[in-house]
Amino acid sequence: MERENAIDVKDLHISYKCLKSFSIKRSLLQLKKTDTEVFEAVKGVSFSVKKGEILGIVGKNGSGKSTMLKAIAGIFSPDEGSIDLHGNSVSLLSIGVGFQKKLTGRENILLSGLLLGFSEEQVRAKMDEIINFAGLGKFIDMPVKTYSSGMYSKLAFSITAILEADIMLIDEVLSVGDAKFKKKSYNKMKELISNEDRTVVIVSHSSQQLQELCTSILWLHEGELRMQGETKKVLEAYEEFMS
Ligand SMILES: Nc1ncnc2c1ncn2[C@@H]1O[C@H](COP(=O)(O)OP(=O)(O)OP(=O)(O)O)[C@@H](O)[C@H]1O
Repeated sequence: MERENAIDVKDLHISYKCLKSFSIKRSLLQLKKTDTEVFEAVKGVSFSVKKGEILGIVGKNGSGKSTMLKAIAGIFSPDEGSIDLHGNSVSLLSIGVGFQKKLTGRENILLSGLLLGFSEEQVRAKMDEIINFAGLGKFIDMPVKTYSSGMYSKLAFSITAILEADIMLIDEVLSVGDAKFKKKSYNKMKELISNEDRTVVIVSHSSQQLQELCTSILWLHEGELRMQGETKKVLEAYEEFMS
């Protein structure tokens, strides 16, 4: 039986509005609305992901991968087009998104869980498991601003991995952390992925990891969809293009 779609993206356009670069003096004296320019980072991308699929997204730096992931997570709203998650819960696992720096790790677990759509009771029930997996020791009760980037991503990974949303979006996070945590998180990822009802989208620059984990690959090039299809085929075409 054909599996249903978990994600439908249709004709997605996302732009950033940036200030034109002027001298600081001129910017302060003459800042007008006309001094902004629009940069289109995602230009009319359409694709679907079936429930249980593990989709990898590749593309050179600045091709719009993270922007698209943030739109699927609901952090950005599209300028044009639509994203339909068919009622599935979604979590974005990415370095540097979402934590309140002044709050402790423990407080951020609760906050992130609520933002992901879980109830306070559900998050509290999983709190010890998340703290254990993150393995941050006494730092769990320190403000997140005192964390190293590796500690930060350990906490981020643990929250999304243990709370288990229907759709997991993973942005490069597997490449950080110390060797021990990297191995642990990779194994946890494999375990999560093996649940055939969970849909996963992974952005990574590691073809080896994508080859091992993904059922299909989407290649973004300068904001446009260049190719989508079978993992080996798309990765080979992408690697050839990049070499
Ligand atoms: N906050 C922002 N303001 C303006 N432009 C931005 C902003 N964030 C990203 N961009 C631009 O949008 C484009 C796409 O960026 P994005 O981070 O989505 O690319 P990426 O494919 O994830 O890149 P990388 O592989 O380097 O992480 C880039 O040209 C980038 O300069």
